[in-house]
Amino acid sequence: MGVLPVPAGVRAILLDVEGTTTPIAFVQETLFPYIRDNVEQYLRAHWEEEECQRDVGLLRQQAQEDSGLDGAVPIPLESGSGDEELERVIRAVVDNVHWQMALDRKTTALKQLQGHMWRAAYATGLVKGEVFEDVVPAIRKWREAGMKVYIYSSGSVEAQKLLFGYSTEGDILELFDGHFDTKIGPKVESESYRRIAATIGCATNNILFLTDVPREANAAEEADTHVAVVIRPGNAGLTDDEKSYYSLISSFTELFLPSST
Ligand SMILES: CSCCC(=O)C(=O)COP(=O)(O)O
Ligand SMILES: [Mg+2]
Repeated sequence: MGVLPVPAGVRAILLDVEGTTTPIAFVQETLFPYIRDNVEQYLRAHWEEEECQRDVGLLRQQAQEDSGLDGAVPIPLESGSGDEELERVIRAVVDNVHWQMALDRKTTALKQLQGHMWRAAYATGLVKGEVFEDVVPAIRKWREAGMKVYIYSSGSVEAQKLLFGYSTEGDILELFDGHFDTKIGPKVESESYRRIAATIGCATNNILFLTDVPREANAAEEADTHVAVVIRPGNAGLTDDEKSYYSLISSFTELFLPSST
């Protein structure tokens, strides 16, 4: 087991979810299939609700922005009433969601809808949020040492709170000082990390970001945030250059907090 000293000056640890706190397999083989299989039925059941209409509005806006992309699926406005018209629009939303998910897109529109859909899956006990076994004990130690701990995921804040609120370890939301999603900006843009630091009230170099994705690590580093890349079972492999460039950990227990930080 390796040891990675937390750099001096770090006051907050910012955690990615998929591939960092949580197995990619849980997201890809449980959470995402639930959306693919249930989106049509969900839209029919909730169509008249304000929240569902907001979600569809966001997806429609995103579809307009995506109109130049290969295979993009437009979402028409409902023109008039009648079952056939409703059917046409719902079909387009379903196809759009399936298209975005096939590309594993991280748009705020898709992520908002997913977060709302997972509510029922977690609340009924059909799904429990998976976290690697080292996650909870390590975060408890960091917090005891005075470290703040935040989540930054492409999954919506609501989806994050469901995952950790209904987790295999019970409700562990108390472990986090706050949550960020793509509303603060994409994880592959350095400006997002500057905004997070400003929101938390610290400098970017007071933050250590843990992620499985080198492009995200690169963006954070560009903003002068400390980073470590997390290697977990099922994560995408790293190139030799990435392996030698980044600090790597395979368990949160490998982070060592010198008393001077
Ligand atoms: C936390 S909700 C489920 C995960 C998800 O939808 C997702 O896109 C994960 O992205 P991450 O930024 O956590 O790798
Ligand atoms: Mg990730």
